Amino acid sequence: MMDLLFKAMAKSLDLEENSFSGQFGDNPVMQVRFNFYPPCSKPDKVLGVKPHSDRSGLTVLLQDEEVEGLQIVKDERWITVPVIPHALVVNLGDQMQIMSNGIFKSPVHRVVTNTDKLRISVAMFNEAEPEKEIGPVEALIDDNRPRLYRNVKNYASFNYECFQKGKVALEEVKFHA
Ligand SMILES: O=C(O)CCC(=O)C(=O)O
Ligand SMILES: [Fe+2]
Repeated sequence: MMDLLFKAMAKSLDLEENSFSGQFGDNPVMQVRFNFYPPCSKPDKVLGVKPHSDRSGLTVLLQDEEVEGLQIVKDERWITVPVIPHALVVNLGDQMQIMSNGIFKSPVHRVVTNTDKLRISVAMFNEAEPEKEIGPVEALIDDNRPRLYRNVKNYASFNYECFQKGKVALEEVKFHA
C-alpha cells in the first residue's frame, strides 16, 4: 500500500514512478509505537510529546477514540486535530521532505495533556531501510530549486538522537554547497 502511495506521489510531480519508493529499499522498516498519556494535573506546563516532525517517510496514526491531544502548527498557531471515530490520520514525515527536496512538507506537531482523561494512540512509521542512503531526487534539483538536503543513511536514528538533544534533525541535514 505504501509503495502505491509513494508511486502516486512521484507521478504527481512528473517523476519516474520509483523515485521515492525505490529509496525505501527492498526491506523498508515499519515501526509501531503505542503512546500512553496519563491524566496530568498541570496540562499548561506538561506536554505529552514535545514539538517534532516525524522521522518517517509516512506515518499512519490511530488516535484515541474520545480524547483529543494531537496538535499541528498552522499559520503559526497550534490547531487541534479532531477525533474522527475509525479514521486514521496520515502524516508525511521528514524522509519524504528530504526526498522531495522540500516540496512535500513534514509538519511540526505536538501532543498536549489534560487533567482528567488518559489518552492512547498507535502510530506506524514507514521508514527507508536503515543502511540505504536517501536524498533529494535529482530531477527535483535545479537552479530554481537548489539541493536543500544532503544524502543521509540511518536518518531515523539520527532524527531520534537530535530529538533527545533538542535539535531539529531536518536542520542538521541541510546541504551547504
Ligand atoms: O499521540 C499522538 O496523537 C501523536 C504521537 C506522535 O506524534 C508520535 O508518536 O510521533
Ligand atoms: Fe509524531
